[in-house]
Amino acid sequence: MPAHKRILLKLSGEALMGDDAYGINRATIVRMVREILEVTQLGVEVAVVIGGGNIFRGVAGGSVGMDRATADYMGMLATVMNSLALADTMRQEGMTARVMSAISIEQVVEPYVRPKALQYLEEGKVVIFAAGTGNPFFTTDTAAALRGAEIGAEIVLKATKVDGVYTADPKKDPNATRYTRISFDEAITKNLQVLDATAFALCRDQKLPIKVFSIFKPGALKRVVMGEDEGTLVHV
Ligand SMILES: Nc1ncnc2c1ncn2[C@@H]1O[C@H](COP(=O)(O)OP(=O)(O)OP(=O)(O)O)[C@@H](O)[C@H]1O
Ligand SMILES: O=c1ccn([C@@H]2O[C@H](COP(=O)(O)O)[C@@H](O)[C@H]2O)c(=O)[nH]1
Repeated sequence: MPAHKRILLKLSGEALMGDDAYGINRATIVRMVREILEVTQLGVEVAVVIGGGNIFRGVAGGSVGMDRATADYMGMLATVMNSLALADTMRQEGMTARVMSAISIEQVVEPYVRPKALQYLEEGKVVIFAAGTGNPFFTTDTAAALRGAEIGAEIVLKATKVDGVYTADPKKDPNATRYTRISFDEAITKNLQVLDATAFALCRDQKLPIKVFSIFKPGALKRVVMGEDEGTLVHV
């Protein structure tokens, strides 16, 4: 029996590159979709937020002198591209997915309308929330927390490049150790950067737990959904 009936899965945009330098690696996106398919076959309702780091991040544009809000809108559009690619790969793998955008681009994808999203989930469709929160100066982690709370997800699953929350960034500090569990208060106080602080605070306020785990580890998503020991649980 799965441990959760409805989940909000945050997929790393950057991980979509696979071994490529940029963009969407075909084998990687297919692998991710097949892992999601396995979970839907367990009867779990799945909503997805995908990042845009494989294409564009606002902070990168800002660092070379772009107007930050403009750069952030470019980042949000990058997440729309990833969402479309994800939905199309799902279609090829026999799944039904709907992309809903937080910014209005109705010729491309339908707008985010909460009751409609809930209806799709109840119908067993995968809902992909594109364009983050629709606002600059935020990230897709915060979008995942926001949409997760809105749709009544039982947990936010952050599938990322590391296998959990560490005492420090494990990519920079080889002595960092992984937590099995950590409270929101401790994660925020210690300024652990695996998620942005806004996302941590929103989930804490909404009592919405987060599980951080590796997007690269085969079977990890299913293990998390089955409530097995995997990654790090961030709890109230
Ligand atoms: N204390 C920490 N524990 C674990 N990871 C950390 C920590 N501090 C920083 N990180 C870094 O945070 C990164 C994950 O966050 P980030 O949101 O940047 O990536 P992402 O999931 O790939 O997102 P995106 O979808 O934006 O590409 C990890 O790759 C890791 O290097
Ligand atoms: O609510 C949001 C979400 C995202 N952005 C911009 O998009 C990029 C890509 O998202 P990541 O979470 O970094 O993958 C982000 O860097 C922002 O520039 C946004 O403005 N608002």
